[in-house]
Amino acid sequence: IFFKHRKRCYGAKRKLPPGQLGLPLIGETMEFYKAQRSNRLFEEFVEPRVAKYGKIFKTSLMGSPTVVVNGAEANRFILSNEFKLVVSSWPSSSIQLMGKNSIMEKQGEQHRFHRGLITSSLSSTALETFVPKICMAVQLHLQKYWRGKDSVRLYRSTKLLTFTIVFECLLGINVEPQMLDTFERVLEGAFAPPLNFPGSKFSRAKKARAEIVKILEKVVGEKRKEMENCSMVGEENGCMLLSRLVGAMIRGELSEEEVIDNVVLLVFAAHDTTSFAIAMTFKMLAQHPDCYSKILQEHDEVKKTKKAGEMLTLGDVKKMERTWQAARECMRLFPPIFGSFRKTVADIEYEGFTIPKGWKVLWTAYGTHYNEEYFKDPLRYDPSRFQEFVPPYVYVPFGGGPRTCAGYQLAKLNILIFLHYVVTAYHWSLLHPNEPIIMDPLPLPSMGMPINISPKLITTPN
Ligand code: HEM
Repeated sequence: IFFKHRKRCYGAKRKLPPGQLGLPLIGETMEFYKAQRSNRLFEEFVEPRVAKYGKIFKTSLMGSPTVVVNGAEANRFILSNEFKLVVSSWPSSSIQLMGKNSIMEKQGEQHRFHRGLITSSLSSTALETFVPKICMAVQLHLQKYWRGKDSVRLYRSTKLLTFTIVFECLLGINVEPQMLDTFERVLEGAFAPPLNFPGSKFSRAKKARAEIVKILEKVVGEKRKEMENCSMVGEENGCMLLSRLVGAMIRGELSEEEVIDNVVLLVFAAHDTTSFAIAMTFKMLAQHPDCYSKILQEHDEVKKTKKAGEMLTLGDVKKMERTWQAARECMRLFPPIFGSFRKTVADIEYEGFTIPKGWKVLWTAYGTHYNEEYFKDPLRYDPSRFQEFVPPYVYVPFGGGPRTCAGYQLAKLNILIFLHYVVTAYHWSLLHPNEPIIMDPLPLPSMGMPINISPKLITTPN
């Protein structure tokens, strides 16, 4: 194995990027995991290697020789060449648990088709209709889980809320009790070694996935019957995403497995990421009172224009520019997804180096977000930097190229609307201002971010 590995890595006459491949199979996986688990991937893994080898370096992770690239040009080169030079490459456990039939595993034409279905439910007309639905979901959530309480766990609370929003507002599926817990059990195994023995994280996650599939088979079956009985097939415009997916299934354009796997993938893609972004925005606002008071002013102005009980509109949300800058700055400093892996489908020549066919490539948001070249004083929280134009592929919490986040606009609405209702209705403060952020497997506040809350005296509730 050792000689085969050496031959694969050094055999041909080509200039590989500098760096260490480490031991066969293990490579530098331990160092990578250790840094990732303590949420110090940049400081402990990427940065020291960039200092030693430069912006492009090789390593070996989880049994695959890997090239880590940093910088806007590298992001553009890798992300925009999806399907031509690289394809997205997720760990085997993630694929088995999220489902091998979702958009995540589709290439070329098939990817375009799946993406078209998903984004048609997120068009600008669809967004108009989402706003009141999200407002309603947020208000119900606050009434049910915040009213009468002195403290809440903000991150836990937003997880449940974003989970409900993606199911009920985007897909049009009612959330049943326990569903969030079952989804959480699946996520726990998504980056664990794919070892399927009793008691392993992966086997627990597989069981949880089987439960979810069972629930979704029933939901899809019922939707199919309803659509066939009402001759709704082909008439899905204006409908929620589940109807579009099931419509495509009835026409034979998608299989039932593809419908279910896309639902599972969307729920995962949407809720942990958005809730982490919301939680970190609150944390930063607590630490930057000047910034918070400007944001409060923005929301009070929006609120003043509304009658009691009147919902926000897309136009109102568009006025929340400062709040969006504050949230973007949080996602620069604390990207909910630090980056992702690609796999080369051909030998690639880049910056005088060869990245051989079959190697992995890892792009990270840190590679630009924490770089002085793109963001002055990069570790300082300064939302005003987003008043200036940011060139493409510099700010990449939502990725880039053909696989740019399909739910970016929904995430934006979710973050801004939730902030609006909380800051206009509650005084709040962090209970543990120095609460550590851990990775499990995505970043999260270790205690669920408890906050003290007290209702504001409301004269004109909206
Ligand atoms: C703050 C919240 C979010 C962040 C930071 C985020 C981040 C990302 C990133 C970085 C990618 C690209 C991954 C890659 O290149 O391999 C991505 C893809 C994706 N995201 Fe999001 N996301 C968020 C919210 C959402 C929401 C709310 C949805 C669903 C409605 C969603 C659906 C998707 C989908 C379907 C893809 C795959 C796109 C494709 O393969 O073409 N995301 N997201």
